[in-house]
Amino acid sequence: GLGLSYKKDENFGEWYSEVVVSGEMIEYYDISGCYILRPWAMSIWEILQTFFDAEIKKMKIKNSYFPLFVSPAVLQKEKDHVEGFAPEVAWVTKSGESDLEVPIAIRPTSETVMYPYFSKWIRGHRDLPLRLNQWCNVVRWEFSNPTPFIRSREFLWQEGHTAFATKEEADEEVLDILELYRRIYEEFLAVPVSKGKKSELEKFAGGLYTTTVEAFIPNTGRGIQGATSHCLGQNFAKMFEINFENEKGEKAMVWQNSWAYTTRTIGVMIMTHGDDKGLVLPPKVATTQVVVIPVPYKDANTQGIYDACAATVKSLNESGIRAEADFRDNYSPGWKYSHWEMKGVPLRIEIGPKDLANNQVRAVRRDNGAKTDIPVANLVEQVKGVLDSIQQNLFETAKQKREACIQVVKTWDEFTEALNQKKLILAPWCDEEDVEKDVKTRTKGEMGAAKTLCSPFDQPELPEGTLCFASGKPAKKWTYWGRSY
Ligand SMILES: O=C(C[C@H]1NCCC[C@H]1O)Cn1cnc2c(c1=O)CCCC2
Ligand SMILES: [Mg+2]
Repeated sequence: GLGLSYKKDENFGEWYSEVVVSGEMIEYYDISGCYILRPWAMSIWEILQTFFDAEIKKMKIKNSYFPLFVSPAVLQKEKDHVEGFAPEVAWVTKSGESDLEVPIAIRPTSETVMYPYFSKWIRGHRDLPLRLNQWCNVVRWEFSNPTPFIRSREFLWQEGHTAFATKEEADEEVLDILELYRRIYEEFLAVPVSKGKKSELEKFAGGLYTTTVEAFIPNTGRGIQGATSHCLGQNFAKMFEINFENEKGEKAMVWQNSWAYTTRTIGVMIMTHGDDKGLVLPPKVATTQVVVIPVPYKDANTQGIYDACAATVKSLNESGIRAEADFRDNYSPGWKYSHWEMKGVPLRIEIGPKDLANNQVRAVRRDNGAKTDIPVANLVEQVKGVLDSIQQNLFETAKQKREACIQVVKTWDEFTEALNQKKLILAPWCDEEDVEKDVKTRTKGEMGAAKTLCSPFDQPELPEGTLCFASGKPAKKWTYWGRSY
């Protein structure tokens, strides 16, 4: 079909909206902020889910499923976190023609759904740790510009909710889960992220502290929260009376965590790797890693070419590579090349009369267009090698692009300059909330204000006497700042 009508570097927003549809990942829906996830997207979600589900099962975390509906009394129990978000909560008020006695909320997250039962189930220290996860959808009636995968009114996620006898156990799990989120981004989606801690202002208000993996979109110069792992402390235990009798027979409150990643992961991957020919899928998450295309020439042994394509797919599939052939005879090879490039298939294999005669195939990489002839004899191991190098190349390229955007600043003027140049800013900060609020106020505008993205665990050296870029007070830590999604 036709190529994209927008260029990534010229009209990023329009390019993105078009590429998710042209790549057959998304179909727009008649309710604003809601999108259809087509198989080309769903299969990526399933690949990530398979990895993450297996990993949490190794950690003895069990899947469960709690109701979609939340009673208002329970939802309002956690005051400060719901108050801030109240406009985002969607409510069921009718069934058929009749009004419900009491409106029922649709879960925007499940702390208040689950924790009354945590309170019921946790009695003694032998009931701990209690570690549950659920794979589900949540609804948040957002009003800021809806964007497929990135910000939608309904999205898929996993939400983990765990309870421990000690803070040490909770602290450890927070970081174990955060490492899984880093692996999802860096090892599967080939997207570089920074692990760090959210500021008091940006953290989950209901919790004790929030850790995050932060990504960055060079085209828009915006940071984006990739996934979060919160330590809730004993805040929810106090509210929901989640106590246990410890080994000394004393009544104690549990220490809790909650953590999530969402279908936003797919959008970040698309924004990072996509180009003007369409999607570019990292092999690890590509639904189809290799597409095999017959290139018949007049009547030169067409059947032989088709058989070679089928044999190629067969031997690739048998070695665990996700391959498929495109035998449709109502499309030309050229049309098929553009079609599968639009869908982002990492490697294309062409087989024409010459390839057949030389007992080889022509492999074309989606990431850099490189063409190589591969003898059929060592097809599998060479294809595996090329797929690995595509995965690595996508990650390295994204890492270099991201690093080129990082700007270290020491003064306010350098900060505002870097902001206007769409940089990911690394600045020394006094860690005072009023200063953070002041930066937000001073940078307000139609592009959105600058905010802290995270304070990276991996802190550069902070020389004695370094001053905060915004307040001039003694700096306490290096922090990433920028505009965000
Ligand atoms: O959802 C969380 C915290 C936590 N929820 C569970 C998974 C991890 C983490 O996201 C924060 N949060 C965000 N958004 C909303 C709420 C909310 O609590 C509640 C009201 C509606 C909007
Ligand atoms: Mg929100």
